[in-house]
Amino acid sequence: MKKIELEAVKSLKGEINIPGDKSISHRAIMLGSLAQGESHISNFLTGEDCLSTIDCFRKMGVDIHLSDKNVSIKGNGLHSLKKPSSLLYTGNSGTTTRIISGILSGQDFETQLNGDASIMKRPMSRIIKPLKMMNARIESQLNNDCTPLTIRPSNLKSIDYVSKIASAQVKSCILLAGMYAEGKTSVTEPYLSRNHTEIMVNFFGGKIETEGTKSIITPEPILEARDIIIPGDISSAAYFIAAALITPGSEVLIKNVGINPTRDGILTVCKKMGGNIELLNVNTKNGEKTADILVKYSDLRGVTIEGDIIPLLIDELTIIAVIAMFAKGTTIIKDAAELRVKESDRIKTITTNLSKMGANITETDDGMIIEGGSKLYGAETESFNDHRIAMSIAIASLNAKGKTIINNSDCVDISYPGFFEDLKKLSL
Ligand SMILES: O=C(O)C1=C[C@@H](OP(=O)(O)O)[C@@H](O)[C@H](O)C1
Ligand SMILES: C=C(OP(=O)(O)O)C(=O)O
Repeated sequence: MKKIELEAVKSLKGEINIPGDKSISHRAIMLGSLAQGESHISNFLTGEDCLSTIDCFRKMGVDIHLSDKNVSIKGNGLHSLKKPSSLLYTGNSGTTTRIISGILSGQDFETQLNGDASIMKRPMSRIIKPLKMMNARIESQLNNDCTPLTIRPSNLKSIDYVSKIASAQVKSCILLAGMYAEGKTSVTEPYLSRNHTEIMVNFFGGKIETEGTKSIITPEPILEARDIIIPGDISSAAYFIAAALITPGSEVLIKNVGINPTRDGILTVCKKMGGNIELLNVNTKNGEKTADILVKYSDLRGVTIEGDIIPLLIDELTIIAVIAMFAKGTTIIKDAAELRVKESDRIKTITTNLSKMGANITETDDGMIIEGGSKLYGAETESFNDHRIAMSIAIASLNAKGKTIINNSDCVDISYPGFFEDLKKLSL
């Protein structure tokens, strides 16, 4: 377990290409494995979570070749997966664990699934319940609604599921199980969550229709191999957007970032706070919108963040808390109780760390209240093995007096290998 020591910087300047989108990288491996023929993926995210997804599909007999950030996958169709000879290990990845469970529910072999200590605490009832409604034989081995899971063969039936939470992992799990069910399966969410599964299934030749917050999949799609270019991950770009906004004299161009409207809540909030953000070279690649993002240091003001925007920035809320410390006035984050069941209890872990650095931040049941304008000091902080916490603290340290230590900082490799090196390259 490594630790890193960081000091304040004068400003951030320059251009950066950030790694590929985590959500899209996972889905490209999953759908490429179930398609007919050889798919090619470029700018694949080689973070540990996406490598866990590759590992699971290799164990089910799929020929996947990874070289630098390029992946080729030889898929053999929807019914081509083979029984793995050992347990499928999903590491730290909630996305892998939940979405793959839907696919596994439709297979004619039994699988066992588990992840690391953090995964073993994350709630799986949200997928177990709807999958059982589809007739899946999925069990939590310790009867605690967590992993390890056992999934046995069964004949799936379609359902129209109304989900209490807006979660793309839950939605994708059910829709992909729906590929193996008789009849159309639908999922309706309270608010729209990220729609990468819908976009990519359609791109591979399958059919998911969307009506408001309802997505409907047609079963037994014939998926055909495709070439996929993965855009940069807006959740990773968020750290550099924040760094440039809060550090005087900064100007950073972040190239080729995915700006899918179900992921761009961070841009909406930063603009509402008064952030100077411009989108350049807006484009679309394999159904996903992209742009270069130009960010300049800005005078910011506090805002309230709540309701239907929360799923559009769920992974960015810890870095938004950091931005809020540099805004005039109060920022209130509500309706974000989901943060408590991520890699760590992110409401607690970000509040604990930023408080140590001198922030005026208060934990609430479903969010945080942050008073901007406190003077920040370097402190010894903990990542709690949560990549987003480590990266958020790193950005806070750029404007704190003295040295900040982040213990267990190597967890950034989950979603952003090379994060600290990239940060150094932009720092003056
Ligand atoms: O589907 C996905 O790729 C993801 C969905 C979100 O989780 P939930 O579905 O639990 O909200 C997000 O937090 C996670 O990082 C990735
Ligand atoms: C919550 C996250 O990922 P996952 O749920 O896939 O572990 C994340 O990357 O912030």
